[in-house]
Amino acid sequence: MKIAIVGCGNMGMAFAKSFVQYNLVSQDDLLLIEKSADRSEALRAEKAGVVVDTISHRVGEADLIILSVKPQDFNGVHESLRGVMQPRQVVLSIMAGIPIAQIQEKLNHPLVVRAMPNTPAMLGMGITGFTAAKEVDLANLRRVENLINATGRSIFLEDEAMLDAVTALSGSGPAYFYYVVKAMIEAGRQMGFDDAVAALLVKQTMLGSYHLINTADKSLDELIKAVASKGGTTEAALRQFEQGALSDTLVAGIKAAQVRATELSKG
Ligand SMILES: NC(=O)C1=CN([C@@H]2O[C@H](COP(=O)(O)OP(=O)(O)OC[C@H]3O[C@@H](n4cnc5c(N)ncnc54)[C@H](OP(=O)(O)O)[C@@H]3O)[C@@H](O)[C@H]2O)C=CC1
Ligand SMILES: O=C(O)[C@@H]1CCC=N1
Repeated sequence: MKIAIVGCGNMGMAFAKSFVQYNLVSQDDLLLIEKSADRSEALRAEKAGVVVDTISHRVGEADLIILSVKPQDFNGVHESLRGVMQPRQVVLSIMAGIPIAQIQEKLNHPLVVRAMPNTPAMLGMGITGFTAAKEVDLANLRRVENLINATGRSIFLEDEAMLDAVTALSGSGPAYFYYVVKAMIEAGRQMGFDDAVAALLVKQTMLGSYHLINTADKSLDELIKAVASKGGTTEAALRQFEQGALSDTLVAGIKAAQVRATELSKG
């Protein structure tokens, strides 16, 4: 299989490295098209594939073309792609917000799969929601799914509209997690710990708590209750969170991300 990746920033590079790591493609068969000189240099140092800076006829040799430029940059690539694409090629877009129909129209090409991964893909621990145009047959869909699974787990969604919700929940999700971790470390700092000690306390707490979600056979409310002793410290914190409507704010923020994903389709 030959693969071309258009835009090798955070996500394009994560995909490239995962494919090579799992021997799903050889480095010679992986064409990495990256505009940024710094990024290109990093990609060459990683020996992740053949690095070039512009879209050329070589893209036409790929079986799969992955679109991993920012949604706003799609307008800058679709015309060059149109000129070199072959009818048999499958396109996998991971661009937030841009619907399959729009990609099909701009590329004049029916075979489009749309996916939304997240950055833990860099460790093979991502989660990707994906869906496909009806023109993509099962064999091609399976091939794409196998590649996505090199970056972690995946879930196929019949309804493309739900991809904007995936974007808001798990696509952007790592940033919400880091935001909470960062606030907890800041609290530790304000209470007198140095950064390293505060980070150790918080990171190990998050790691252990995550594993309890999966192993403790308790609901999230039960897990909270098991920590929050009556009249104790946790209750004092949770009361403050409720007063600040923290839970509602998080839900509202995630919904704002979904709205933004929909806006991105409008350019
Ligand atoms: N980051 C994330 O957590 C996730 C991102 N996504 C989606 O993945 C896509 C990429 O995101 P991300 O990797 O973070 O973005 P990055 O900005 O890190 O990577 C995109 C890269 O594409 C390059 N580029 C822009 N135009 C061209 C072009 N014409 N030819 C070749 N390269 C080009 C950019 O260069 P330059 O910087 O010079 O413009 C940049 O290096 C986005 O559409 C995003 O919605 C999906 C899931 C998660
Ligand atoms: O913030 C963004 O637009 C992209 C999509 C999901 C994560 N990062």
